[in-house]
Formats: sequence, structure tokens, C-alpha cells
Amino acid sequence: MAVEEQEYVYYHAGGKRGSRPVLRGADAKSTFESIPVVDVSGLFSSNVEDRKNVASQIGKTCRNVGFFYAENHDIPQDVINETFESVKKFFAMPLGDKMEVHLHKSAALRGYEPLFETKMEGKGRGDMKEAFTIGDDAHEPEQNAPFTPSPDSMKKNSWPSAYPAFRPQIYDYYTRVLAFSRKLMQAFALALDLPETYFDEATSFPMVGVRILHYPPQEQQDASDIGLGAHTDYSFFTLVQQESVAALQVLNANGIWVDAPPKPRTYVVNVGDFLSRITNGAFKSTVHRVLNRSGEERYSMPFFFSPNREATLDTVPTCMGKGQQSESVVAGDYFMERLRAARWQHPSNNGKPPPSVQEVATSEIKSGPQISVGA
Ligand SMILES: O=C(O)CCC(=O)C(=O)O
Ligand SMILES: [Fe+2]
Repeated sequence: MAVEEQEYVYYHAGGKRGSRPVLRGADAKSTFESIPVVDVSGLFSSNVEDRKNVASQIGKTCRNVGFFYAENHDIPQDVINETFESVKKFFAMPLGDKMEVHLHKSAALRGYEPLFETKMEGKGRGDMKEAFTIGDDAHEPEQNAPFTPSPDSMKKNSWPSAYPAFRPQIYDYYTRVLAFSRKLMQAFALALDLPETYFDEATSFPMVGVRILHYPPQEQQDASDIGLGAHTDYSFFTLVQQESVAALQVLNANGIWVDAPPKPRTYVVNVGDFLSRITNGAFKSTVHRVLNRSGEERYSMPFFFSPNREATLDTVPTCMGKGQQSESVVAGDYFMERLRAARWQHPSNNGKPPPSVQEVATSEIKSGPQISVGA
């Protein structure tokens, strides 16, 4: 096949732009074609063998896919449904009420982001979604931080004054999803042949984010619209709760998008860049995107779980190559660097839009080295 006929997919992975050739027929490699399901009920067993059994299945999916459905988690469906009702009410508020908590007013980059404000792929109108994010904030009594924040430390979250019932509902969800994430963190430790409590200290007050998202239906005909451009997550791992509309897609090694539609009683769990980094890439932080061509409004709630702000990210002993030195990095610094890079319009940046992934990746293809990260 002539070089110019080769089709590529473009994305952001590990904070860098990348591309992957689309391989079909005889050129295709062996890779996943669906998202595996793991029954996680054994994680709530008092028998460690049950927990290890789930962990070993999780480990396999993290090495091969980087994504799995966690089935039979312990978060009541009522709580999820009620939270989605609140999410819909939040997004239905007049724009002015949402803009009161605009992310650009927040040094911590928390709050509301209107439609098209991020441009993950750097092209077209931008990401066709609106979002609101809160996260770890030791000032908020609901979080029971294991320390007292100093009075001059930054207050991070902001809540819309027009909707007082929103905060308790989001916190009801937050508390439960955080507890489940801690269970998963222990399962990841077991999956890496580490003691179950290996990450407990580094996640005693983890960097987390509850992000709620609304994706209006994309116009079917406009191929350049995208709900959320192709990317990997800057988290240890992410738990995505989807309401009823299918739109999430995961990129396999052949450059083919694999659907990850909502499935009852599950979370979509994916490995993020931090977990990939500390496992020397053994656990895959896989590229994904959102394309809402359903004709319906879509709502979803990713929960991002990462280590404590001050924790260092070092390669775990069971993934260290022979003679390899771990390159350690402070989790909070790495996190803010990635967060800012994706929010070029924020006042803390210089306001200069980044070039599109296609522009950069195309010039890289022509000039040689090509970044290809992920499964
Ligand atoms: O909306 C979704 O299903 C996924 C969102 C996502 O990938 C993200 O916020 O990083
Ligand atoms: Fe994501």
C-alpha cells in the first residue's frame, strides 16, 4: 500500500500528541475487539482468596485492554439515578447560574466548563460537551480530611448558589464512589503482586475529581464534531458511570474504535497515565473518545482517582526492569501540568491555542519519529 493511502487515527496520550495506523485484513494485529466484564463482587468478601481472584482478572484486562466493566459493585442504583437527576437539573439551569462557577475563576481549575471550551483534538469547534468538576478539598467538611487545612490554603471547589440541593447529592455519590475506588486500588495492588495495602498510605487523601458531563446530540452529518476528543486520562484510574446513551469508544492496537456502551450494574473502569507510568507501561492507559451520534442528550460521570498530591510516583518493584532506575515525579506537579495543558484558555496559561493533533502528528509522520502510546 502506498504511504499516502495509509489511514491514521490521532490522539493525545500521556500529555503528548500521537497517531496510530489503521490496520485491517492481513496487516491487523491481535488485539481486543470488545471490553471485558469483571464481576467485582468478590472484592467485598472477607476471604482474601476471593479478592485475589478478582484482582487477577483485573490485572489481565489492564495488561491487554486497559479498560473493563466492573460488574456488581456496591453503589446503589438509586443513588446513581438520583445523582443523574441532579446532574440534569444542574445543566438545565440558565447559563448565567452555571457561569457563576466558571472554571476560569478557579485557580484549582474546578467548576463549570461551557460547550466547546476544551479542544482535545485541537480541531473543529472543540469538544461538544459541558462539564462541572469538583474534587478533593480539605476545606469541605463532607470530605473528613485526615488533617486540618491551613487557613491560607486554597479553597478549591465552588458550588452554584442557585441550586443548594446539588452539593449534598453530589457528596452522597462522591463518598460512595471514593470508597469503592479504594477497594479497586487494593485490587490493583494485588494484581501487581504487591501487598493489598501497598498504595494505602499514598492515597490517604487522594487527588480525585467527580466530573459531570452533558453531551448534546451531535449533528449526524457533521463529521468534524466530537463529544470529547481522543485522549488518555491523567489519573491512576477512572470510573465512568454512563446514563443510558452509548457514545464512549476505546481505541485498539489496530486503530479501530471499540464501543463501550452503558451496561446495567457496571462501571467502566480504565487505567490512567499514572498507573501506566508506575507499572512501566505494563498496565495500559488506553486512548478513548466520546462521539454522541445517538440523536439524544447524553450524561456521564467520570470519577478520577489519583494518589495524594505530595506522593511520588515511582515504578513499583514488581514492574522494574533489570538495572532500571525509577524516575520519580511528584503526583500533584504532574497532575497540574497535565490539567493546564488541556485548558489553554485558562488565565494561568498564556492563552495560545495548541496546534491540532493532526498538524503535529502529520509532521511527525513525515519527519520520522512517531509517538504511539497505549494498547
Ligand atoms: O463521558 C464519558 O463516557 C467519558 C469521559 C472521559 O473520557 C473523560 O472525562 O476523561
Ligand atoms: Fe477520559
